Amino acid sequence: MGLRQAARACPFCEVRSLLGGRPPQLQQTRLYAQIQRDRAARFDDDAARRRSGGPSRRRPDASRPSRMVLSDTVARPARPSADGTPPKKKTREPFSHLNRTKATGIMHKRLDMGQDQRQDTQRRQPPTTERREGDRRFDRRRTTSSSDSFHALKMQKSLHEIPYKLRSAIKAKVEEVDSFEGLPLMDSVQKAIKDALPDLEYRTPTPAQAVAIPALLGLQKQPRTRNPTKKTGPESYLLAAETGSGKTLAYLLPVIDAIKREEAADKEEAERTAADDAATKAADHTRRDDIFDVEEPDLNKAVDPARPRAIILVPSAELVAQVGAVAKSLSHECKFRAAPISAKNSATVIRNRLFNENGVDIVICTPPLLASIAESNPNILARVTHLIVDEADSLFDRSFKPSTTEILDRATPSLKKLFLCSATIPKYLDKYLAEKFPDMQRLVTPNLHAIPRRVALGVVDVNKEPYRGNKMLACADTIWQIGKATADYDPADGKEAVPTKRILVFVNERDDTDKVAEYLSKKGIDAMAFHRDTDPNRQAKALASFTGTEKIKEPKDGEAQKEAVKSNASGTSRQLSNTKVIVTTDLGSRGIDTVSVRHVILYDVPHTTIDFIHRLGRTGRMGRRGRGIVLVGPGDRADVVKEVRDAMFRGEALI
Ligand SMILES: Nc1ncnc2c1ncn2[C@@H]1O[C@H](COP(=O)(O)OP(=O)(O)OP(=O)(O)O)[C@@H](O)[C@H]1O
Repeated sequence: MGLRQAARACPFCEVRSLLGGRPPQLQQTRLYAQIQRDRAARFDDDAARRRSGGPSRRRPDASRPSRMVLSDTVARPARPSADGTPPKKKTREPFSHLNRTKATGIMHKRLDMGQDQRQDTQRRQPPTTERREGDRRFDRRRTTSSSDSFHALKMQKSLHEIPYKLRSAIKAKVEEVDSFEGLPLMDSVQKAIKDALPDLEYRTPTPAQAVAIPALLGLQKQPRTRNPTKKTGPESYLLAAETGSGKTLAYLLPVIDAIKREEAADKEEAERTAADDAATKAADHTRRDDIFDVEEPDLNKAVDPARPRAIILVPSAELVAQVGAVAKSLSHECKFRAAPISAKNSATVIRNRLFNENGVDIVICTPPLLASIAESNPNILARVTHLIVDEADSLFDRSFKPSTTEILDRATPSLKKLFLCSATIPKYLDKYLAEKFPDMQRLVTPNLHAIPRRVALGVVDVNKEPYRGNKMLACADTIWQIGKATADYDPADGKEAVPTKRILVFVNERDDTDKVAEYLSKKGIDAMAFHRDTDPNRQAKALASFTGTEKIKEPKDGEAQKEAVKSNASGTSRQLSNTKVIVTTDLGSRGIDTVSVRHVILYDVPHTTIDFIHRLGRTGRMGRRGRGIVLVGPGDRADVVKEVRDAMFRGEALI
């Protein structure tokens, strides 16, 4: 008996072959070792025969290659059998999907299939555990957007994700409102819109206005609450719309409309009361009707303090002035009194504006200042029916939250409508609002958290030549290139004047504003630092040219080439005279309507996507085109910049 026969005859080996395993005892025996050697020798022998062209000893007629030789036919289809019938399909095995040259198979088919078709197939097949798991994986694949690839942005985890379903629901509402005339605003308010938007031939509401104005006017049904009897407090709304989308008018128009209606109702009521009094007097026969019929003045009656009907809270004095200017432009046509007050105003100015004898309808203020005024004059918030919190993400963050909530609590007894608006909804704000105002109606425009495609983003690698890590040099050089670009573009004969360029440079740290502005000035650029301690007059003057409130004297025809770059008398240094630059921090990025800004330079890579949105939002406002330039230096997050750029290119939200 040969060794193999002996092994086969062994009952232990019989069991092994049945179980498909290898008996551990046998592994150690010399017999088993001999079998292994024998088998290896046969394989070698076979391989040698095949190489020399001879038949295999083991399987002389075998058409399949040995397992030890790599097959070169994996890509070829299986041959038909001798009788011409196509080869039978192999049943699916664990590794049957390997070695394929085409992406065919169940996954591929599923990706091609439409949703409905997939549902049909599911209905036909009984749901097995395996298939359900596969479907779940497939569904995850389809529902996750390409923003899943934004790993660096996800790390920042600052913005709340708004479902696209909610955005598309709003789209339908936006399409319904195609003109201001279609909105049930009072005639005087309709006329005032022309004063607020004087440069426009056709005035159509922006998506933010189309969605917010009807809601604030009470034209939309309030969503049903689970327990309507429990619902207390004012109607609350959150308008989340991209930067430069006209949020200021979106809340101002309905607020003014409500004030005018209340005023009209009050007047009617006063007239009715006066008529009733006159009738009572006439009916009173005991009354004297001689010269002594004069009412005694009530000496105890306190002078009525400022009791506005609406409060608008904004985070900075610059925004107080800006919103105040819009309110003033509206007040020419429909008469109302707005009092913009900020810490930059003197105590006398504040007192005159708030407590004047004609009263005040709207107060525009920062929360800390109003909270301190309300502490000494609690009546100031006694009649407020509308409370607007502009830039809500700032006003509910750590620094402003205590004063904002204090005003909110004081105003709540008389409050009818609470309106928050913001261009970004951070997670902390979403969480806070969900807890505090569970019934709040959220009005979200379709492009929220996305930087519009009309804003292009360029990247300057400061680590490369010629800057070698010198960011200030890179910044100055970029500004010079922007300033000179128009001079190159304009015809040499100077037919077109060089428009003055306004460039905003954003830094992360306040101390850097002065340093960078100083360096730029040395390089012949008209630059100014803008922070809380800047002289208010200088600040207001500089901002006016950026917000379009001041008309800049453009150079005359024929001076184009000469004007863009000037040399001083000695010719040693050059001045870029057609460009104005403001170097600022986040202070300049919140709400300021810098309509005339075409270029924004991000000197530092912003810390969060929120900062990216607000800073780049200073350009490309209200359908205009703009350009952002990020300086990526040593230690800056180039990966974040790349992802922001990708998202901007695809028009996706930065989350
Ligand atoms: N319906 C409209 N048509 C054309 N321009 C408009 C319209 N509404 C507002 N604007 C203009 O759009 C510009 C931006 O408006 P606004 O400052 O209210 O934007 P915003 O949404 O508050 O921006 P941010 O989020 O940066 O504060 C303003 O110059 C304003 O005059």
